[in-house]
Amino acid sequence: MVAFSKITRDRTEQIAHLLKSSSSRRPLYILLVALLVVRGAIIHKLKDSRLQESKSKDKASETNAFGLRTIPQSRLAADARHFPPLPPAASSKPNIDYAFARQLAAIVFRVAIPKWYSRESFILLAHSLFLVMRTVLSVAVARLDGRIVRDLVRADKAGFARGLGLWFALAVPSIYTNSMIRHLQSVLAIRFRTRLTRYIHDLYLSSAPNYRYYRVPLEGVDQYITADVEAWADSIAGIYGNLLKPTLDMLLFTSQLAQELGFRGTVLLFVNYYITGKILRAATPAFGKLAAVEARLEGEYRTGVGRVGREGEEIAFYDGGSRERDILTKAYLKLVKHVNSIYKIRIAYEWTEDFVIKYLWSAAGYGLIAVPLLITRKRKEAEAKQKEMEKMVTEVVDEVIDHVAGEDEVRQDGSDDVVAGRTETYISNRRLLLSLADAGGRLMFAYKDVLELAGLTTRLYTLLSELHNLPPLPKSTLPVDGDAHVDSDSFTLSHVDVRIPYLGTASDRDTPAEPKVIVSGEDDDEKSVSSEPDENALLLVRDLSLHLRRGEHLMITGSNGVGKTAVARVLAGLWAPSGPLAELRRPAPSHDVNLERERPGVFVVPQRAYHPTGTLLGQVVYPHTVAQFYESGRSEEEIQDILESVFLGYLVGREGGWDVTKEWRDVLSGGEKQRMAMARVFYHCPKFAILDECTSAVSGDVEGQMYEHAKLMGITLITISLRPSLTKYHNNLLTLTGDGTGSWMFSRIGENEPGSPKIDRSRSPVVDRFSEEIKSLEKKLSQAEQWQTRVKELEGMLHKTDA
Ligand SMILES: Nc1ncnc2c1ncn2[C@@H]1O[C@H](COP(=O)(O)OP(=O)(O)OP(=O)(O)O)[C@@H](O)[C@H]1O
Repeated sequence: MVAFSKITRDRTEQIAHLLKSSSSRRPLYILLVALLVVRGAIIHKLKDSRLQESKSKDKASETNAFGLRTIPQSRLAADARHFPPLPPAASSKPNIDYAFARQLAAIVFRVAIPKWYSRESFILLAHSLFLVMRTVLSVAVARLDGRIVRDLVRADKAGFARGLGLWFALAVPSIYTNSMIRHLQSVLAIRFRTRLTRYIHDLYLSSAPNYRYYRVPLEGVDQYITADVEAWADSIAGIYGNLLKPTLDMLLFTSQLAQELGFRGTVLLFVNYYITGKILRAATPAFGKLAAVEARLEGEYRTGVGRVGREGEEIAFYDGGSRERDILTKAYLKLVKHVNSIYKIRIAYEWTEDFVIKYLWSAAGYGLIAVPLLITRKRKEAEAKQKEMEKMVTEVVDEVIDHVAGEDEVRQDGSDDVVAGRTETYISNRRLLLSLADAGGRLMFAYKDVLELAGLTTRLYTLLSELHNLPPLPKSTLPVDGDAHVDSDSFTLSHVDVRIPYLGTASDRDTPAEPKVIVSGEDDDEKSVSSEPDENALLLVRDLSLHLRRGEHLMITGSNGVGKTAVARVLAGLWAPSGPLAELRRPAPSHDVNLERERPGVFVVPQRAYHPTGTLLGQVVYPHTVAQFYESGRSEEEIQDILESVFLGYLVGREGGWDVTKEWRDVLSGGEKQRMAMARVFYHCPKFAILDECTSAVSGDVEGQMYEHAKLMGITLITISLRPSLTKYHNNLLTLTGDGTGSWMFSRIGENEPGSPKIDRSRSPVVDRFSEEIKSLEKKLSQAEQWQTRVKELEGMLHKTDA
C-alpha cells in the first residue's frame, strides 16, 4: 500500500510537472504570437503616422526663406505659457519633485513628443513591448534553467535534451528582443534630440523683432544647445527602459517568487524592499544638483576653448598662449575637481548600494527560499497530494501492478525526484532572486539617473524658459496706407532714452520693463504695453528726437563709450527705445522700380567684421544664401562690379573663384574685411545704411570713393565715426556729449538753420577738432607773406650765385 501511494504520488508529480511546464510555456507562445502581430500593427501605424505627420506638417510648420521647415512663431508664442520663469536660484535645485515633473512634462509634451501620433509615440510603444517581452523571457529562462538542472540530477537524458533544445529556441527571441531594445532606445534618443534641437534653433535664432540669440542672458548657450540637449535626450531615452524594465522585472519576479514563498515570505520580501529602499534613499547624494553643476563647468571650459580657437591670431600677437593655457587649465581643473568629487561621493553610495542589493537582498532571498524547502510547506503539500492520490488509485491500478516488480528501483527514482524537484525549485528561485537583485540594482541606478535627469531637465528648461520669456522688442512696421504723418522712407525717434538693457535672467526680472512704443501699422492690442523704464538700466542718451528722411545723411560722433553704437542698436531694433513717451519709426523695405527688386529698410555694418563659413560669393551676399542669389537672377558680373567698387576686384582671381571655401576671417586683411562689408551694403542696396566705424582700416581715398558710391546708389548713410574727414559726406551731425547726463547736440553741417539746436563748440569733440584745424590753417596763412618774402630773398641769392 505504501508502494502504491508512493508510485501514484510520483506519477502524479510527473503529470503535474508536464502540465506545469507546458502551461508555463503557453503564455510565452501567446506572447510571441502577440508580439509579432503587434509588431506588424506598429509598422503599419508608423507608416500611417508618417503620412499623418506629413499631412499635418503644413499646419505645424512653415518653410522659411531658405527653404527649411520651421515651427511657426505663433506656435512658439503659444508654448510660452508652458515655460514660465524658474523661481529664484535658491529654490530651484533639481530634485524629484513637482517642479521637476512640471518641467519634464513641458519639455516632453511640448517639444519631444508634441502629438500622440508622433513617430516617437510608436517607437516608445514598440520599445515598451520589447521590454515586457524581455521580462517574460527572463522568467522563462529562469524556469528552464531549473528544469535542465533537475533533469541532470535525475539523469533524464530525454528531458535534458528537450530542455537544451528549448534553451536554444528561447535564445532566438531573446537576442532579437535585446538588440531591438538597444536599437529603439538609440532611435528614440536621436529623435528626441532632433526635435529639441530644431525647436531651440527656431526659438533661439528667431530674426527680428526678437533677436533671441543676441539678447538671451545665459552664459555658454552653446553648451546648453549641444551637450545638454544630447545628454538629456540620451538620459530620457535610457531612463524609460531603465525604469520600466526593472520595475516589470521586480513585479514579475516577485509574483513568481511569491508562489514559492507563500504569504509570509512575500510579506517579508516587501518589508525587505521597503527597509532597504529607505536606507538607500537616505544614502543618496544630490545627483541632480551635481549633474547641473558639472554641465555648467563643462560649458565654461568649452567656451574657453572656443574663444582661443576664434581669437587665435589676437592671442598670438600678444603672445598670450601661456596666459590662455592658465585660464583653460584652471577651468578644466575646476571641472575635474567637481567630477572627482562626484566619483568620491559615488563610491560611498555604491558601497552601500552593492551591499544592500547584492548581499543583503540575496541573503534575505536565501532565507526566504529555505522556508518552504526546509520547513513545512513541502510536507503539507505532500500530505495533500497523498489524499488526492488515494482517490486516483483505481485509475492507476494497472500501472501500479507493472511497477510492483521494480519496487526498489521506483523507491530510488522517487527519492531522486524529490531531490531533483528541490534542485529545480532552488535553481529557478536562485535565478529569479539574482534577477531580482539585478533589477533592484538597476532600479537604484535608475533613481540616480532620474536625479541626473532632473539636473539636465532644469538646465534645458532654463534655456527654453529664458528664450520664451525675453520681453519682446518693439516691431518696426510698414506705415499705414494713407497716413500723411508716416513715411516709409524715414527714421523717426521721438523722446527716446537710450539705456543699456537690464540683462538679468527671466527669474530675476520681477516685471519685465517695456517702454511705450508706438508702432505704426499695428492693431492697438498688439502694441507693447507702457511701463516704467527699468531702474537697473544705465542711461546713455536722454530724450533723443530726430527725423531723418532719405538723402539726409547723418554722422554720429562723440568720444569713446558715450553710446554711439548704442544709438545704432536702437535704430537697428536690437535695443528697445525707452522713456515714457518714446516713439520709434523705422523705414520699411519696399519695392524699388529702378532696381526692380526689394530694397531693405535698414542695413547695419558693425564695427567688427563678420565672415560666415562659406564661399567667396557667400561672403558678399550674406545673409542671403548663394542659392537665393542665383534664384534672384542676379549675375556674377554684377558681384564682380560690386567688388570693383570697393577695390576688391582682384579677389576672385587671387582666391581661385567664387565657389572657393576658406576661413575668410583669417584669409582677408583687416582693410579687406571692411571693404567686403561695404560690398555687402552695395549688394543689398538698402534705403538706410548704418556704418559703425566700419571703414577705420580703409585708406582715406578708398573710403571717400566708397562713400560717394553709396550715395550714388541712393543709400542714405548713418555713419558712426570719430574721423572729421567723413563729415563732408553728411548733412547732419549728432554729437553725444558723454557728460553723464545723456545730453546730445544735433546740427546741420554747413548751415546754421533756425530751429536746430546750436552747436556748443566748447563741448563737441569733432567741432573742437575743426576749430583746431582752422586755427592752425589761419596761423599758417598769416605767415604766408613772410614765406613769400623769404622765397623772393632766396631766389635773389640764387641768381647772384649763378652770376
Ligand atoms: N551689453 C552691454 N552691457 C553692458 N554695458 C554695455 C553693453 N553695451 C554697451 N555697454 C556700455 O555702454 C556704453 C556705450 O557703449 P557703445 O558701444 O555705444 O560706445 P561707443 O560710443 O560706440 O564707443 P566707441 O567709440 O568706443 O565704439 C559703454 O560704456 C559700454 O561699456
